[in-house]
Amino acid sequence: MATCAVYTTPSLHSCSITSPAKTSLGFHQRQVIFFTSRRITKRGGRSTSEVTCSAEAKTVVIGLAADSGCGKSTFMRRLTSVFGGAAEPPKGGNPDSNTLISDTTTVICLDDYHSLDRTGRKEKGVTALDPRANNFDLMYEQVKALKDGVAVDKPIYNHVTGLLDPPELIRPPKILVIEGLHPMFDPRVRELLDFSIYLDISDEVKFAWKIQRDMAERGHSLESIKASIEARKPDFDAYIDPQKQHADAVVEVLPTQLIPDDNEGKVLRVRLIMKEGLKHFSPVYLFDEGSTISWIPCGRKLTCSYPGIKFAYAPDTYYSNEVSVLEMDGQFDRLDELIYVESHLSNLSTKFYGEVTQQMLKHSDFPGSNNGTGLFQTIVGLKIRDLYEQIVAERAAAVAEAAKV
Ligand SMILES: Nc1ncnc2c1ncn2[C@@H]1O[C@H](COP(=O)(O)OP(=O)(O)OP(=O)(O)O)[C@@H](O)[C@H]1O
Ligand SMILES: O=C(CO)[C@H](O)[C@H](O)COP(=O)(O)O
Repeated sequence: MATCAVYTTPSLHSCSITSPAKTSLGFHQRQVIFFTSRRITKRGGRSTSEVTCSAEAKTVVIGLAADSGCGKSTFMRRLTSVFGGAAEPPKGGNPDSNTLISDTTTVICLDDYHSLDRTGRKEKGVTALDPRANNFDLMYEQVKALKDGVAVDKPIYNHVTGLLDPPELIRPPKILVIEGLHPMFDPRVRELLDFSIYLDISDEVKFAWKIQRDMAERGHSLESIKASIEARKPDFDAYIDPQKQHADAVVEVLPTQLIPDDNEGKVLRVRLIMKEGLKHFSPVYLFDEGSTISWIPCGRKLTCSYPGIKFAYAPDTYYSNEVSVLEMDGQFDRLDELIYVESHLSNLSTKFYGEVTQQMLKHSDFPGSNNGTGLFQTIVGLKIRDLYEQIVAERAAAVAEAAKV
């Protein structure tokens, strides 16, 4: 905590700080920061506030990209659980809001930036994946404002009616997650992200999940599911898939290699691709950092039924970036035994021994809890908590330094 002079702007839902430090051009550096208490004084006809400011306030922004039905909501539930507290839609707001708010996080769905509603897209013959159906200028302005601590009136795309509803007020949270089809598409928005994730679900697996959800839970026919996937494919390949080259972490979900010619799609091979050299993120590793490892943990400590479990870890390159890849093929029989695997992984950013296993057991009913999708989503959630804490600590140090000056 530090004391700073602040000039408030009544029209904004925040205050802007004028730090005593000057840039090389002689301008005062300005940064928007929240305050926890304030004392108003008059100086030269101008109101000046002495505030105690919290460096925690500036919003950390996370991007999560994936096609529809690829596990974004499940991932978000795992992430918000890492921070504690349940995520709920804005109280008293539109019942069809896509936003989820918890104490620490606000998750906004980028479908809310569709510029064309369902009828508009049909008339123009474009899909929701086409950039022409989305307002990237507004997305950029609003994500930037939230990052700077300024509340916004965000539109709502109503998935029930297919219409654009009146906007909802979004206040700047500690962590803002923007999830949807295009968080890394527009370079201006991409630049605002403190960390980005891409869920890369192979066509075979995507199809199996879609059938499971849209046929079993939503009453769609097999033909209509196939037709919808086919219709989206060209735009998916053109506008969504290329975003993975920009992601800091990619969770790749593929059919198993443990069952020859498997076409059931139940057993999965999942790869966590982690960028090297990032400031606030150090990749997880198995046994020995930088080595190439293949590990079959089935034996005395881990119960495995057919086809077993295989882990792999190796350095690699991904779209010309240096990465580390952790891979799990197969599924757990007993989730409590995951502690054995957890104890062989390093750089997990857990706060206590067994935290990964605890998180996985807590949400054992979520899809993917018995395989690498759940495990790697949980690990990425813990890494994001760590990244957030590092950024907050850094800002606190900077505020303390500025106060000394
Ligand atoms: N890890 C997983 N393992 C198995 N099935 C999964 C997994 N993740 C998601 N699914 C399946 O996919 C469906 C969609 O998951 P989820 O709602 O998390 O995706 P989404 O990307 O948020 O979808 P949408 O954008 O359409 O709302 C789930 O109901 C489930 O059937
Ligand atoms: O790809 C999607 C992202 O979730 C949806 O298809 C898009 O948002 C359009 O929604 P709807 O089909 O409800 O009109």
